[in-house]
Amino acid sequence: MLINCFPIQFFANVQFVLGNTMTVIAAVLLGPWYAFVTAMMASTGLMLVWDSPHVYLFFGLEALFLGYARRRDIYALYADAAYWLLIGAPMVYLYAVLLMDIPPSHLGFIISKQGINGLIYTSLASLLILAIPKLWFLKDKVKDRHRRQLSAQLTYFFTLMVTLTLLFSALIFNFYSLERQQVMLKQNMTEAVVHISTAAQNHIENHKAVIQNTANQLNLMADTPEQWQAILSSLHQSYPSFISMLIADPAANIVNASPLSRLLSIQKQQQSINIKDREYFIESFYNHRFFVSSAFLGRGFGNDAIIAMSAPFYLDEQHTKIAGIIEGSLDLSHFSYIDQVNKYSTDESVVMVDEQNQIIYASEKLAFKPLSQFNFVINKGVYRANLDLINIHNTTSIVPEYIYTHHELNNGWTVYILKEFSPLLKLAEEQMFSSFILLLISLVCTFYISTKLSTLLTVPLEAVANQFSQPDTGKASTIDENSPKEVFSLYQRLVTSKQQLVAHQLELEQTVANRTAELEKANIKLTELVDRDPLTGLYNRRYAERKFGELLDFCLRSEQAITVVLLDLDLFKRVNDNYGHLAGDECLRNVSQLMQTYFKRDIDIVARYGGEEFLLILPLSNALHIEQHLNGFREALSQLNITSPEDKQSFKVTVSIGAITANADYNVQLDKWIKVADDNLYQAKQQGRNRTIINIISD
Ligand SMILES: Nc1nc2c(ncn2[C@@H]2O[C@H](COP(=O)(O)OP(=O)(O)OP(=O)(O)O)[C@@H](O)[C@H]2O)c(=O)[nH]1
Repeated sequence: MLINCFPIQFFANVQFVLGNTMTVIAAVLLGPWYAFVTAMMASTGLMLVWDSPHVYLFFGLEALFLGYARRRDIYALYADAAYWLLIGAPMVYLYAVLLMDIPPSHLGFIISKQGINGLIYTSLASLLILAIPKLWFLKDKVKDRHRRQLSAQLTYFFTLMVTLTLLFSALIFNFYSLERQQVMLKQNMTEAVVHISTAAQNHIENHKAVIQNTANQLNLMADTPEQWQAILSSLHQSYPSFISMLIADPAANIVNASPLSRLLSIQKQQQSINIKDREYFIESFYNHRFFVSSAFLGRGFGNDAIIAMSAPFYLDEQHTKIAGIIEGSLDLSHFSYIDQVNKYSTDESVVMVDEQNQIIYASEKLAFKPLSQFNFVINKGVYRANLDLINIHNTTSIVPEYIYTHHELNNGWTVYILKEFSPLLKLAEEQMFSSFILLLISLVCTFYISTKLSTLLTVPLEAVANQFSQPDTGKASTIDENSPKEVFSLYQRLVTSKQQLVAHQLELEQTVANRTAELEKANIKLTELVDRDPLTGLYNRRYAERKFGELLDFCLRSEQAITVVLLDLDLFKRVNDNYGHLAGDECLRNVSQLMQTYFKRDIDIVARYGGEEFLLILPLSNALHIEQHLNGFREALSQLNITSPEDKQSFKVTVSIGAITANADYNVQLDKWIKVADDNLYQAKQQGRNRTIINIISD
């Protein structure tokens, strides 16, 4: 707001308002309501200058319009141009016509001035936003909804540049050219007023001298009224600017006059004309001095606007005996000849007033009555110029009617030269209009050039993008060799990168495949390890329990029997005690190997149940042969020579076996089966070990 209190003024109220630039920045970066608040503050500064609260409406609306347009991703300059075209201009028009009483001829200027102002501060704000990246941190408040095309961005940037450059240069050029014209105008008018004043003054002085000289002549050489008449008549012929001349005797009776015919016709009717009450008679006759009256309407000899010049003349050389007075009535309308010499400009008028501000002469077109008062008001309205502006017809109007200059004569009279204001405004308007046209043409060119420019860049880029978005067909490059160097270099670098990437990818795929295979192997191994007993390599108890369910299901479907066997090495403690733990371990391994050769069907599960105890789950068991098979194993084991790894001593072990053979539907829980097998094992141990006890449960 503070900034806005000091608007930079161009000719005739063209104001460049920095506050409005801030408003546009707020609209673009922060949105409509921030912009509205900024506009309110900025308008307060403007209002002090314009003295009109309506600026709140204009600029508040403009701020909201720009803010909402920004939310729709419309560039500020385009939005502002649209605002002034659709809302601003009609609003200023109505405001000017309804509230400011501005004549229609001035509206073009006022409206285009506002539009130009709008475009300038919007362009300036947009460029500031582009140029000061620090402002972008505010940008989060209003996000771009869509990505903009490069051509649109380029066009906008160029448009901003062109608008700002052109408008600024046009305004500055117009400003200086108008300033210069004003200086010249002022100079011309000053010269003219001095010229006219000098001419008028000379005219009066000449005629004053004529009266004075004639009075002297009458003193010296004329004694009779006849002689007076002759002098008067010849004098009048030489100085026709006197509308009439007369000589009055000491009794104030007119004795001579020119034109004589008038005197004679008056005398016929009235006998004589007495002028003792006339100021010029009193001043010259009684006060013995040369006298020039104020302007007045004549009487007696006519009623023209005149000034009377009078001087006394005497009968004797000592000037003791007064013979009468001589008077000449200077016709004020004769000043028009002075005006006529000033006819170099048709829109110029002259007004000459006396010391009482009565119009002595006014150019015809002003239509002033002679001797009426010259009233005028100095215009301090909305138009600012380096010239003095006045209104004389419509004194309340804010629109100035005339540019004026004046000069005071020695006798207290003043000459005014008035020049119509509207041609000057018209000139400013024409200059502004031509700036507009120039702007329009430049914008069309800008659109064309920026589209071409962006095509130069976007087409090769698009081609590069296409090249890389399609699957590699192994075909040669389709990029135009004439594309810009940077784009072609980008393309080449991308091709190299892509090749490197593909090679790297293949290498990576191979590595991944190898690693996956290794991992799979390790995984299998791990799974095995999890399920295997590390000492014997047999499945462990957990695996057997887990697998039991699957085997049970399988046998249930085929209604087959399952045998669950528990085997416990006999007196194993002694093995450890006699041959050592390593021998015990070796024994366990040998028993396991033998078990695996005896129970080798894929479907059989041979597991170490714990310590020197083993578990067999044998599905699809033949109840008739199972006991025999178990005993076969038991006997084979009892024959097996086991060698202690330490001292190489050989020894043998036996095994006790408890088992159960039953149909799969016997029980779903392995514990139940094991319980029976364990009981049988217990029995086998009880009965002296190295034997098999089996329960065959049939339906
Ligand atoms: N070397 C070795 N010994 C084990 C292992 N697991 C268990 N043992 C031993 O096996 C022996 C089992 O002894 P007991 O439970 O008393 O049974 P036993 O000596 O076999 O007697 P019965 O079962 O009654 O015939 C204990 O001494 C355990 O230390 C093993 O992995 N390695």
